[in-house]
Amino acid sequence: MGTALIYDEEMTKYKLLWVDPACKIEVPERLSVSYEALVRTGLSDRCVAVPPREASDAEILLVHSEEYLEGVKKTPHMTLEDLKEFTLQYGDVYFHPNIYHCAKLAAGSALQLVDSVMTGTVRNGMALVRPPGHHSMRSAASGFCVFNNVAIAARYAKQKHGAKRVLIVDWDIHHGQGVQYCFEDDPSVLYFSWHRYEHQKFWPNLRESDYDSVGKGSGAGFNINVPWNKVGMENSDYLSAFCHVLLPVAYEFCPDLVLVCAGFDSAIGDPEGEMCATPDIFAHLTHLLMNLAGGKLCAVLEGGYNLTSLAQSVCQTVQTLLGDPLPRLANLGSPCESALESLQCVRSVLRRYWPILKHAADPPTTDVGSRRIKLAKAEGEKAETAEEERSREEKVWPEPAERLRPPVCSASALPDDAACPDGLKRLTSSKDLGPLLGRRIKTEVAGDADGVATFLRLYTLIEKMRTNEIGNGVALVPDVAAAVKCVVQDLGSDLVNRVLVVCVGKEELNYATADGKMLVVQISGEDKEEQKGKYYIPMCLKKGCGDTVGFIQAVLGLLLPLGYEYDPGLVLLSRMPGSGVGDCMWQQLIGLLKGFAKGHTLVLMQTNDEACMGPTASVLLGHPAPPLQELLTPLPDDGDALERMRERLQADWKMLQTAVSSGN
Ligand SMILES: NCCCNCCCCCC(=O)CS
Ligand SMILES: [Zn+2]
Repeated sequence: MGTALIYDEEMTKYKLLWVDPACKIEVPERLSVSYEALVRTGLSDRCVAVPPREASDAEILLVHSEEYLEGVKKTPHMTLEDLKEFTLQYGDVYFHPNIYHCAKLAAGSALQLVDSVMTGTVRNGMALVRPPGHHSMRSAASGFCVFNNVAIAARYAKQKHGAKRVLIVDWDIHHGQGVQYCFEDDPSVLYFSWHRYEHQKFWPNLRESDYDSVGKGSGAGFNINVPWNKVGMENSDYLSAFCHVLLPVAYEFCPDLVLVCAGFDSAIGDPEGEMCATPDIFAHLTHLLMNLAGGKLCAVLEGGYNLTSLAQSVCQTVQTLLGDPLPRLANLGSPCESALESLQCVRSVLRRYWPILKHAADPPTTDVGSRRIKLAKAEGEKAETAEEERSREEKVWPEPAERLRPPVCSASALPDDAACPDGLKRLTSSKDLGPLLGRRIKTEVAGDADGVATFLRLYTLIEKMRTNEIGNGVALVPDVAAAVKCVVQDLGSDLVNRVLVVCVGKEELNYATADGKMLVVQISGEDKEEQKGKYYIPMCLKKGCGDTVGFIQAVLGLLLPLGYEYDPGLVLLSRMPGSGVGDCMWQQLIGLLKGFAKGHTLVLMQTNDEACMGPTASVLLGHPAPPLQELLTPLPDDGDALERMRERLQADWKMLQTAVSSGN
């Protein structure tokens, strides 16, 4: 199934007709440069072009009031003076004779996207629209927004397609207060937003944009605000918010549909956000959402005002929706203290609503609330003078790396008598091995003939991943532990400079991994009280790997952050016999691990584990992992162990932090 792209140049046909410093950044070129970048990179040709349509009155009235709609309906016939007059009743927005038409197309585009995804015509998609929507409220335009495109889409998905639970992720740098107001008492729509806040000093300067607005009534717990109280947030801060706040809750919420308020003013270079996250971060943010809701994801453009980072970020997002390998995130920093304070605050208010967060730390002792500037004093950020604007240094960042699809997406190395799942390219040792191998066989490792054959197959797979001839692969071997040992001790480390080894199930993995060439993470039911140093991390689930909730907690809260910080060149995932991990959880694990090492994942399974070959191959080939249903069962107490583990490890691994360092 493909990726929909919705765009129409009609939505570029309105602009600011008078002087208003607050609105001058919202220009038609935002849309045209984004689309042109998709055309130039060949990405638009790989998408399914879906035409926009005008949202009907009834659809707009799913969110907005009749009087508001009636008012907006009059704007096409207004004189310039009337338009100015009409605009004055709202804040930081402008009207134009053609904006009503474009606003209907923007909302209608979001609905077309929802139809295409919910009917299964496409797997996912993106709508390039303007005017944006997430600030507009039931009876008011705001922040360049006229109709709330994504809020209308969420209501429409429930009403027309019977969606039970809709997740809205708003990665725009502004708080989508319009979305929050729309769903704050609605437990069927989970709204997550991060936003520049600076203790209420940043627009829209709302008290209710802070972390303690968690929703109301039956909606309590279903509204998540992550305020950024400083500018300059980086990739590590964004990933920490996903791993330690959004994803655990999203997996427990188990949505039928994911809508993204895809604003890119959260990218580096944007005059509004003033953040430092690079465009390739959106490849990962998109990827991390793509295993939810069976992959049903609709991204709708919101903000984004630096035409260079906007276009790059849009391309990164669409390329991930298309299933291309993800870029490695170079030198990820550690989350800053301010971000950690925000994460700690929001986790502490959410833990009472979401068991998966129940072991989250108490709020920081420093009373964050006291720093919220009383609204009377905060007249919003002062208007920037022209020279101040020029003096704000021009941000530069590297062009995002190419993300080439390897000629072979997925390969298999199997014993001759094992069946090869459709779509996998079968490697056989004989014809695929280079002369290089002759010198490399270390028979004492490979042992008997069977071992040698296994060795040869694995080496071939890894070699072809290294040269990007192959994306990922799966090998069935007679003895998984021996195979892991052989790869790790003899292949992985000198072929690839960092190998992330993930072992599911119990097994003695007795390698010295002190040199950092390898990071071994083992998830099992075995309690390994001693911890073998920074590069061997045993995660013990008291109820074993069959406990999906504990497993997903460990994956999201430990494995993902570790993986991002380690940034491996290869991921080796082994499924020990008798691990007990459920198929859905196993598929989710593969889906998530594909985000590392440009997708070079090598899965090792025991020959008699053939039954798991199908589900494994499906995810390796790019199909979304089926949603986890089991999360609705009550939680065991592994969360405690996980928190203790995190406490112990975060000195070495900064991405595991979820709170300000205790010293503060
Ligand atoms: N009263 C002075 C405020 C000036 N800044 C307002 C900017 C609104 C931005 C809205 C936006 O980017 C939508 S994504
Ligand atoms: Zn914005």
